[in-house]
Parts: sequence; structure tokens; C-alpha cells
Amino acid sequence: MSSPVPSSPPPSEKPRPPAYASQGGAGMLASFRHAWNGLIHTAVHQRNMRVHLVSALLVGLVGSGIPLGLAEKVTLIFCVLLIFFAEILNSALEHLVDLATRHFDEKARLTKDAAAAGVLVLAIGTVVIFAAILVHNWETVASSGPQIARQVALGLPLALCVMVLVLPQPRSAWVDRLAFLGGALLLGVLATYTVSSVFTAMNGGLLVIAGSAARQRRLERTTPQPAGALEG
Ligand SMILES: Nc1ncnc2c1ncn2[C@@H]1O[C@H](COP(=O)(O)OP(=O)(O)OP(=O)(O)O)[C@@H](O)[C@H]1O
Repeated sequence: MSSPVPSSPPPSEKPRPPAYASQGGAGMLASFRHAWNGLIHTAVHQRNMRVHLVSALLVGLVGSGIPLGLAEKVTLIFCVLLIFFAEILNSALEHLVDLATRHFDEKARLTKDAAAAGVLVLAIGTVVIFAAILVHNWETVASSGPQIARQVALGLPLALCVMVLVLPQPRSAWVDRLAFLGGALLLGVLATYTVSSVFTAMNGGLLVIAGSAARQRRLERTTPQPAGALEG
């Protein structure tokens, strides 16, 4: 009589890793915090997201300096939001692919390339739409010399402040504080002349994102981070 051969347990009985414990609680506020963390992580670790942030600010400066129609404003803001959405999704897919494999894999390459292509298509489309809106409003643009000069004089230093905040190079906390306060001051002055409070509010939001990204980058340098958190 043969002794029973020990067999491996069916898949349902295999020991499973401990269940993932929710980090940071549940509820609306926690959901918002998780989403905000995702946005800031993308701004800190994705070079293209930093480019989108500064480009969006320049779009906001044009929109708050030159009077545009409602449809044109909505189109520009929607384009900016779509690019941000695509870049954040691209970043999520990159993380997911890296979680699945750290080796060269043709499917991994195709997934990452397709996600990046989605961002590229939107970015090219936005540049074309932006140019078309400016050409369509050329008479207004041509007669807005003083407004354009003011937007350039105050807006370029503001863009510089945002650029400093999102730069990955290590620097003193004072540089970030000065850049944020300088940016807020310039935005405040620009707000008094704005022709579109929506674009001014958008630029305010972009400054807050840049400031939060600078703060998060400093935190990541000074406090130990969970494995994988610092990867792009
Ligand atoms: N596991 C992999 N197997 C095969 N190719 C890969 C793999 N990981 C990345 N690649 C290739 O390298 C490219 C860059 O991937 P990476 O993960 O470095 O993203 P990234 O530098 O953040 O990309 P981007 O900033 O351009 O969105 C991908 O688009 C893909 O072509």
C-alpha cells in the first residue's frame, strides 16, 4: 500500500501576504489628501510635469492679460487640465509597469511608450489650439501693447519663481521661501490688472502646486522614504 503523496495546497489555501492596511485613514478628506499627494509626487519626480507647470503658467499669463471669449478661455483651461491629467496617468502607468517588471520587456516598453504618446498628442494639440486662438484674436493682441508689456514685466519673474520652486537641484529652504513669496507678490500685483479671474486663480493654483512640490522635495531629502517612493 503506497503512502499518500503530500500535495501542495490549492491556490485558495496558499498563504497570502498580509492585507494592505489603509494609510492615512478613509473618508473624503483622506481621499483628497491621497489625490493631492499623487499630484505633488508627479510634480516632484516627473520632468515633463515640471515643464507642463511652467507652460500652463505662461498660458495663464496670456489668458489673464488679453481679453478672450468664453469659449476660448474654456478651451485653453480644458487643454491645460487634460495635459495634467494625461501626465499624471502616464506617471501612474509607469509605476504600474515598474511594479510588474524591472527587466526589459516588450509589453512594458509598448505600455510606457503608448502612455507617453498620449501626453505628446495632447501637448501638440494644445500648442496648435493656443496658436490658433492668438491668430484669431490678432487684432486684440496687436492693440494690447501696454497690457502685454506689463504681463511680460511681471509674468516672466513669476514664471522664474515657479521654475526655481520645481527645479530638482538641492538648495537652501530660504531660496524656496523667497521664490514662493516673490511669486505670490507678483501674482497679487498681476491680479489687480487681470481681465480674467479664472486664469489668475489657475496661476495661483500652479504656484501653490510648485511651492508644495518644493516642500515635498526637501522633505524627501531629509526624511527616510518608503522603498520605491523616490523613483520617477
Ligand atoms: N521594463 C521596460 N522594458 C522595456 N522598455 C522599457 C522598460 N521601462 C522603460 N522602457 C522604455 O524606456 C522609456 C522610458 O521609460 P522610463 O521608465 O525611464 O520613463 P521616463 O523616463 O519617466 O519616461 P518619460 O519621462 O519619457 O515619460 C519607455 O518609454 C520605454 O520605451
